[in-house]
Amino acid sequence: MRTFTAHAGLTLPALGFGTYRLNGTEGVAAIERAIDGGWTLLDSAFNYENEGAVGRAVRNSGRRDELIITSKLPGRHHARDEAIATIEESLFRTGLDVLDLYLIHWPNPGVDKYVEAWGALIEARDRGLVKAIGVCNFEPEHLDRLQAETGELPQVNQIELHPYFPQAELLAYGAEHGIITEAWTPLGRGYDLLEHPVLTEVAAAHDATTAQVALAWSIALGALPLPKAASPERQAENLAAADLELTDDEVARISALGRPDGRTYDQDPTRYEEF
Ligand SMILES: NC(=O)C1=CN([C@@H]2O[C@H](COP(=O)(O)OP(=O)(O)OC[C@H]3O[C@@H](n4cnc5c(N)ncnc54)[C@H](OP(=O)(O)O)[C@@H]3O)[C@@H](O)[C@H]2O)C=CC1
Ligand SMILES: O=C(O)C(=O)[C@@H](O)[C@H](O)C(=O)CO
Repeated sequence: MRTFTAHAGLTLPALGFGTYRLNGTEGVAAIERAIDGGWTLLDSAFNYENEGAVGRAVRNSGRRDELIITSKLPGRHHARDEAIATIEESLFRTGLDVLDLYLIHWPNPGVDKYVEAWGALIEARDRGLVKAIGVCNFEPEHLDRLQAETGELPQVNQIELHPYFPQAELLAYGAEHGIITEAWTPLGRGYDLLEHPVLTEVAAAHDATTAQVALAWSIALGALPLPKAASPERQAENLAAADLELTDDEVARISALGRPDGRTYDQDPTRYEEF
């Protein structure tokens, strides 16, 4: 399987498993199925209220060492002391000794504490609470500030990215600076994207599904997709997208579906804030 490597050596598989809305006992079962099916990169967040479910599934799997567990710092805890306590709480909730990747969930530029939060993540990494650190939803201006004020760039930037919103500028920034771009909502949350005629045509040409085409397109662009799926059938279907190779022309036709207002919801991180 293709891998992505960041500037400080973090290496991730071609795609990862989204866990938003996989909660409770059913969530544990779905995440265990994903691990059994071969997913190794799991994406969670303090705000998903499922770090406990993720941790339970990881411990049940008996395969902790093969897995890369991600969580995220919420916007309400960007102040240094709160950020450190929140990361420690993520560890308590998962029941794990260390998290593999920890991200700032949203920059919340109106609050203007994301540089302080980044300093806390650096400290947590240096203390061994987490192995690697990154951000989500950061625009070039936010990343430039981290570099200027702390001298360190994230290894990962997790952003909304799918055929309706291809994020060419941020992908180029990531490639130039050795930041792995992860794609959230890579299936457009399962809405109309998966019925678009271009995806349907490309899928037919490869005897694949439109979900697989959307994921293979993301990987071809250099963005690591994080699809969420509850059933083992869809989990297996999505993982198999790692083996699907699209032609340059197919990639270009899918990228052409992008539009400035292509975000699934109104969540432009320069204005939208989440706590
Ligand atoms: N950092 C951030 O700010 C954000 C991060 N994320 C992360 O990204 C992950 C993925 O994003 P998410 O918003 O969940 O949306 P996705 O684009 O992954 O879509 C998930 C939806 O697609 C359906 N689906 C999954 N596989 C298939 C398939 N093969 N065919 C048809 N439908 C399918 C799922 O249904 P079902 O589950 O019923 O199978 C679900 O309804 C999240 O789980 C989270 O980890 C998401 C949003 C923001
Ligand atoms: O899923 C996430 O990581 C989020 O940040 C969510 O808030 C997501 O953006 C959403 O579903 C908002 O309605």
